[in-house]
Amino acid sequence: MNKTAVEIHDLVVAYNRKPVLWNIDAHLPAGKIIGIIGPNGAGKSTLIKAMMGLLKPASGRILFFDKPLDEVRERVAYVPQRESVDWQFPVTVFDVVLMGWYKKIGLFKNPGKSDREKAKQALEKVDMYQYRDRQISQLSGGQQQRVFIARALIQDADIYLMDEPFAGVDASTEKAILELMKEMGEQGKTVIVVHHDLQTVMDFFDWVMMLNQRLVACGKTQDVFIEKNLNDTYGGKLTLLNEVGQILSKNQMPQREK
Ligand SMILES: Nc1ncnc2c1ncn2[C@@H]1O[C@H](COP(=O)(O)OP(=O)(O)OP(=O)(O)O)[C@@H](O)[C@H]1O
Repeated sequence: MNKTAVEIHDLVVAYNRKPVLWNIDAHLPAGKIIGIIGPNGAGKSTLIKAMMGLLKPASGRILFFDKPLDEVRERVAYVPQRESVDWQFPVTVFDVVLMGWYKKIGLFKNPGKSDREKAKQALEKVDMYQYRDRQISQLSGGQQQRVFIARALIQDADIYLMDEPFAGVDASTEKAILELMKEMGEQGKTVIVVHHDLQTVMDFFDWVMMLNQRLVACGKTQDVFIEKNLNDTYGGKLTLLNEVGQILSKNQMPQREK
């Protein structure tokens, strides 16, 4: 199966008329775990927000399974950056997850027993069911991240957009999120993840989109995650140049077929 999950055509996104993303053209395949990487300010979050319809592009269009977002909204779920969420909002863990379900069934339907069961299962998947009655403000950063992932999981979407799910989480949460992502990929879901840690790119992602206001490269990780593209993406700003040598020598190791 080589279906395209997301097509981005000639996308330009601007804040106050100043473009931060220029002429982005990319095709993202279905059923893959896809990383979006690039330096601070590259426009990664802006791209995700434009994909989710939270920002209106200056020009261009984005299609999900050949259709605009409005026609396929329930097939697309979003996990925002943790810092962008008001964690002081007085709501329990269980209700945060259930809210993800209201998005799917409609806000004005009362959740029934089976809806609650779904919320329970989603929380169990991220190992957070025991915290169901806790206020979200009383969770650690990694726990908050898990709850937000459960909130997206309950939507049973086909495409998941995640903005830095690994930021500030401990090793066990990182492992849990990664396993979940791989499981989602195996189920044919497309998982698109804004990511910062270059060291883990090759282990985490089948496909990678390298961005610095313009698209530098987009393709299978073993094909595009190469020195030239890393230099073009991070330029002189790459304080990680030493790391790049190590990363690339790892990349020359035999890769499993993806
Ligand atoms: N609401 C906004 N108003 C004006 N400019 C913005 C706004 N949000 C982001 N920007 C600018 O747009 C550019 C891209 O920001 P964006 O947050 O998309 O980058 P990013 O690649 O996600 O960065 P980071 O890795 O630091 O999270 C930056 O120069 C940023 O300052």
